Amino acid sequence: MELLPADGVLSWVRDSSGLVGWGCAARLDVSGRDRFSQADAWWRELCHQFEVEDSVGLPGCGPVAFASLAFADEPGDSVLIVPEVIIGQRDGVRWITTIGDGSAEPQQPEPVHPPGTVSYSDGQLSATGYRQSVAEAVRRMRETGDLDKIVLSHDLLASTSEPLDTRYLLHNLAARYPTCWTFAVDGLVGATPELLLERMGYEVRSRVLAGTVWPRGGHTAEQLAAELLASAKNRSEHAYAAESLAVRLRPFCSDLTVPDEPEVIRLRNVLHLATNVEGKLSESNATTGPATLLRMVAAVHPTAAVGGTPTDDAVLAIDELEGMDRGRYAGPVGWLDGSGNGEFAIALRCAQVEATATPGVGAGRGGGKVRLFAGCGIVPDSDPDLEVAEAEAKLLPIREALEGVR
Ligand SMILES: C=C(O[C@H]1C=CC=C(C(=O)O)[C@@H]1O)C(=O)O
Repeated sequence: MELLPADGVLSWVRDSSGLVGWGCAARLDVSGRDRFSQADAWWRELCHQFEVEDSVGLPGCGPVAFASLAFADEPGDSVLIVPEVIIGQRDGVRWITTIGDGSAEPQQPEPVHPPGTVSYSDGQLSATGYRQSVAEAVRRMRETGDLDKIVLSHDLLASTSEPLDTRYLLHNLAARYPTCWTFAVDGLVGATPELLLERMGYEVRSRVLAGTVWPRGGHTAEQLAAELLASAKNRSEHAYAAESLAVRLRPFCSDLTVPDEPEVIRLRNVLHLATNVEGKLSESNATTGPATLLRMVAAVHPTAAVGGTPTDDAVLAIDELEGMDRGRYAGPVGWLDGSGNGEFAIALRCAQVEATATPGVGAGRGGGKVRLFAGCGIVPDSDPDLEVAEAEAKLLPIREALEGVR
């Protein structure tokens, strides 16, 4: 960690595999409905310009773009960053990639700084406002039946007494959530358990999550898992999400396996229903065009794990009922290489760093500011109080990472 720069670190790490990078060899800022196709065209064009020397030959070797795309068409900014230096590890092999003339400065070790005292305040949508939005969504769903599911979220602001060091968050998240994907792209930092889409050659994979319980005193993890599997409300929330992914991924595939029954994954803060989807891409595809990873990500985003069912109505209702800008929370986040491989997660359990330090406060540099997000799938029989509690449980990973809870 000390060898990574305190500012501008890029990360995609799970267990002992992943990529970290720094510096900026190229960057694309893009927004709007066409953000995926613009990003796809930009990356493919850029890849034609690179002359690559790669003696390792694993996915993630050679030039890589880290990407984080906005949840909504409007507003929201998306970004792709090609670092100057990338350190990778996969299947026990480690490598380093440098882009440019190879003269990127080696980093001087810099100690990782804790952020001091953390204080919280309401974001654009307070917990009370969130409860009201959920209650309103439930009322509409019961009265009109227009929506089957909607995912509503809210935010929370955290201020730190000392400057914010992204590496501190990354270290704590990766230590406590090793099975999640710990990411950082342009100030969006988190540890998400949900894999939107991975492409390795002709193989694709996704892990759809929806349906949640969280630890309660006196209940073992086995009891909670059994409760989750037996809950009709959670099963319906999950089925919408799994179906939304499968329906939109299937046209790209010659073969797609979607298990009939979800399984349960256990994290420290929550348990989720999960469906692991696997597919093989068609070699040529007249319906979809070339199955580039970004094209497929555009097709499947937003799944009903973060949008709802039907998708377009749910996205409109999210805008109205949340009344806040999600930014890149709940959008696709991940990386792509020049051979078409890559991994995208859904940016959950994350925070947007709004300032690493406030200039001119006291004698020093003052503290930082981050905006945390969490949301829940709402169906007609959702209970607003329980959804508020569920969102609180989903905020824990970032809160505890900030606070340095061991
Ligand atoms: C929208 C979030 O979680 C999604 C992913 C897993 C389970 C979910 C749920 O049970 O509501 C959500 O669909 C979030 O963490 O902010």
